[in-house]
Amino acid sequence: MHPSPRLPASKGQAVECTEPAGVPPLIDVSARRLQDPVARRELGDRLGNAARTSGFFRIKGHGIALQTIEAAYGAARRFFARPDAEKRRWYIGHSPNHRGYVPFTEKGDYPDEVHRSYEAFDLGHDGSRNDPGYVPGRLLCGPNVWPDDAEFRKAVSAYHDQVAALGQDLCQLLELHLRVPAGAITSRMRNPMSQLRLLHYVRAAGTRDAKSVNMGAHTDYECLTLLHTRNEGLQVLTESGAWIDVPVDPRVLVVNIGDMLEAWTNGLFRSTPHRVLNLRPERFSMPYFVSADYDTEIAPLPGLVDAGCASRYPPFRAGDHLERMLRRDFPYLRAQARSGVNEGPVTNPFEDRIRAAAAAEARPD
Ligand SMILES: O=C(O)CCC(=O)C(=O)O
Ligand SMILES: [Fe+2]
Repeated sequence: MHPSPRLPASKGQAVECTEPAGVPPLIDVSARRLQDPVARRELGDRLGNAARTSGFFRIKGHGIALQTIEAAYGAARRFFARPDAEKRRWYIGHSPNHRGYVPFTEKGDYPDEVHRSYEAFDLGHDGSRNDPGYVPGRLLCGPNVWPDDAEFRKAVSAYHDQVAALGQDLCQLLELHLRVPAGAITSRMRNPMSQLRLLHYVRAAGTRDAKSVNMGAHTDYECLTLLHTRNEGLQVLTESGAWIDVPVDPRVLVVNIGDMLEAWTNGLFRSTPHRVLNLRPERFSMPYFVSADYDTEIAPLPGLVDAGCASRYPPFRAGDHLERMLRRDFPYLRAQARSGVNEGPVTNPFEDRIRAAAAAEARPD
């Protein structure tokens, strides 16, 4: 951990429940709606301290109505229940900007996905080709793809818009904690590549081990992820290298730090590995990934490198990191890339912790 004198200590801050070690702390964020700057900074410090240790926390009092969340799940359930051939009318590979249906067969390159079996629907800010910042051919900017179900669009947009606003607010609170100027991070989120995923996991037929991995261990590539899940199965890798179950509560959103924010904070915040097990036959979740703008040069913020901490991360462009990682995750993008340069297997430098934990697990005692 950094010896950073200008930041509040990361120990001894209130977490509002006592749970087994390693379980991401539960933090009430209702004060985010207050104007009082002291209350907002205190809340920012609570979130920031969790971001610095676990890299994961859970929030309650976030203000998104359960009804809005349930309506989005209802839309997802209806869509995923349609026949495969119908769903493929909105196949993500048909979209120029990576929006739409991700079938079970769109399998990423993960060594631990023993029984991988999930489908998804990916969307984001429903941009127009006339938006400032829209560049044809760039992934994740531009309009969404919508199924022929008006209720789907209504329910999913309503949830998207609220979780996107909440994500911005949490990033502002983290700016307060970091003691960086307001907007140091959030002013670089004007045309973001942020995405909402509707996820539907189905335990593959013939899966004998219900603790096998469905979604493989990974970090998230963006700044912050706000996840709602209805079902158990999510696990996080603790600082000591143990996999811990994240409890499920419908009133709670699970939040984690992603690669961009780890680098931006010079490693002060932790992009924490996580994975999903096949604990139940069927599982739904909805992660929202808060990203920086495509052209953002992510380099450690000046305030976080001058306090006795050298810069630990070479600068990178947000869009390059995200597009590179999506090529690992999506065969249709790999196929497109093959017609150009072949870059070989894609690894993520932020996932070294996963490789270290796997190596420790494999070592005889
Ligand atoms: O489904 C979940 O609980 C987690 C999903 C996830 O980690 C992801 O999509 O990046
Ligand atoms: Fe994730």
